[in-house]
Amino acid sequence: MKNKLIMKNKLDKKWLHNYVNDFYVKLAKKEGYRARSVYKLQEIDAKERLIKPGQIIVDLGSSPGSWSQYIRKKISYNSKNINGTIIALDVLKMKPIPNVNFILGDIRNKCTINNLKKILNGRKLDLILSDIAPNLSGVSVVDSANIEYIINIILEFTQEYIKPSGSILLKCFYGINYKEIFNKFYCVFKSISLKKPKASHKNSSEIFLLGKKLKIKNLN
Ligand SMILES: C[S@@+](CC[C@H](N)C(=O)[O-])C[C@H]1O[C@@H](n2cnc3c(N)ncnc32)[C@H](O)[C@@H]1O
Repeated sequence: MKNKLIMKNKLDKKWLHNYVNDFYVKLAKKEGYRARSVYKLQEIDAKERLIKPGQIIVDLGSSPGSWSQYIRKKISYNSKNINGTIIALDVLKMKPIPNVNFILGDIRNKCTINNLKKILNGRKLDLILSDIAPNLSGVSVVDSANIEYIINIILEFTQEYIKPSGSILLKCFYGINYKEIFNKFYCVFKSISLKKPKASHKNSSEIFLLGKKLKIKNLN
């Protein structure tokens, strides 16, 4: 027991040391972003030109808020106003960001999706971003099932609420049944690709799936 505690303390210290010295953590602090993950979105966006003024964008798994900060910056036309709509959603609270509509809720709950639909008020989305990373239980079968369940909810929502010209960038993980998810993407989108931005740790199983333009018509 004592040995385990010493080992855990050592690992915690190593993690803290790596975190504090991480290039992207330092850069995020310098540039006023709430998380280093902003640089994953920035890299993909720079290449794919996903975020444009005038768009209606949803940021799923938004807290602490760096992706929403970045989107806001990209579609703002002065310090106070933006040209477009940003809806952020997370099961954890998020410190407010001007012009960003925030929904506090679990994506797995129907009422959360209903709140999202209320804000959309009949409009369709240009861009769906999901950086959702569920808390892991450590039991891989349970964790994979949960991740797949969330991804399926997002895909269902996407098919109903995205414009035919819209795109989705979705965080996925190796190890889950990701071939099946890839196949679903293939059925829904005209163009699909995998992205592993530099800011994503090499030893992390995360990978981003990008889908562009609907192959099939919206469900409604
Ligand atoms: C990696 S963080 C997102 C970081 C964010 N993109 C940023 O730049 O600040 C993943 C987020 O997913 C959220 N999340 C996990 N499961 C969720 C669920 N079922 N519904 C909504 N959000 C969820 C977590 O609360 C966490 O804030």
